[in-house]
Amino acid sequence: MEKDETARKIAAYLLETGAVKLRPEQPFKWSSGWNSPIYCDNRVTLSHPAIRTFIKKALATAIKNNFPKVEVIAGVATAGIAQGALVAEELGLPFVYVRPEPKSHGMGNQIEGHLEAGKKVVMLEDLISTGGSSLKSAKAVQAANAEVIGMAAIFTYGFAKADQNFEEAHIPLVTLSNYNVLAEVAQEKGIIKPESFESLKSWREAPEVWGV
Ligand SMILES: O=P(O)(O)OC[C@H]1O[C@H](OP(=O)(O)OP(=O)(O)O)[C@H](O)[C@@H]1O
Ligand SMILES: O=C(O)c1cc(=O)[nH]c(=O)[nH]1
Repeated sequence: MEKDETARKIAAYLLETGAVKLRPEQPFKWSSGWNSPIYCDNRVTLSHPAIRTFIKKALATAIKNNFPKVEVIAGVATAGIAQGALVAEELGLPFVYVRPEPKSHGMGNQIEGHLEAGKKVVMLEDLISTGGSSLKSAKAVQAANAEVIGMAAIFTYGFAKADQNFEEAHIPLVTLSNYNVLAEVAQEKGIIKPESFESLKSWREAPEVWGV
């Protein structure tokens, strides 16, 4: 399947399953602290077997094509754990997952599972807003002396800030779908009301300060 076709298909799935929510009147708080009129909950796709399989296979193909030397898949906790495990299974590769912080009891691990030093790792994230969470996890993998050769995610908002963060970290990012495609598909299907489009437009122009 062509890349554009995959991006449109995933956008349609996210809209059909209700994974995408618009709430301009009561903004969502994102993990970065930004306010947003939109929330995309990729976790919902895990509850739909056919969609889950489609996404798993698309991620596996994107990783094989872009990072053919991959030796380990690392899921970014928590939303990247299930998806990462599915993809690792599809590719027949070892899997670990990375917590935002080391655990405060038990083994005190930040990286769960066995990660050998020197291994080539592809990080698996569900969604990129600023890239802060995924790049923080990537740093933990690098601190464990493994090599992060790339990041794969289902969806990105495509913010310049995220592009800059990935560039500075020297970690290539590959995503299956994105905000622009989602907005296009939603418009075609008549899913987004004109008044919501107005909120989305003003938010896209300055997401850091929108709703503050
Ligand atoms: O690119 P960023 O600005 O870091 O935002 C994206 C992150 O936010 C969400 O995770 P959340 O913090 O909600 O935690 P969860 O995965 O545990 O649900 C999402 O799953 C990404 O990890
Ligand atoms: O930035 C976030 O926290 C975030 C945004 C979004 O649309 N979906 C999500 O799961 N997290």
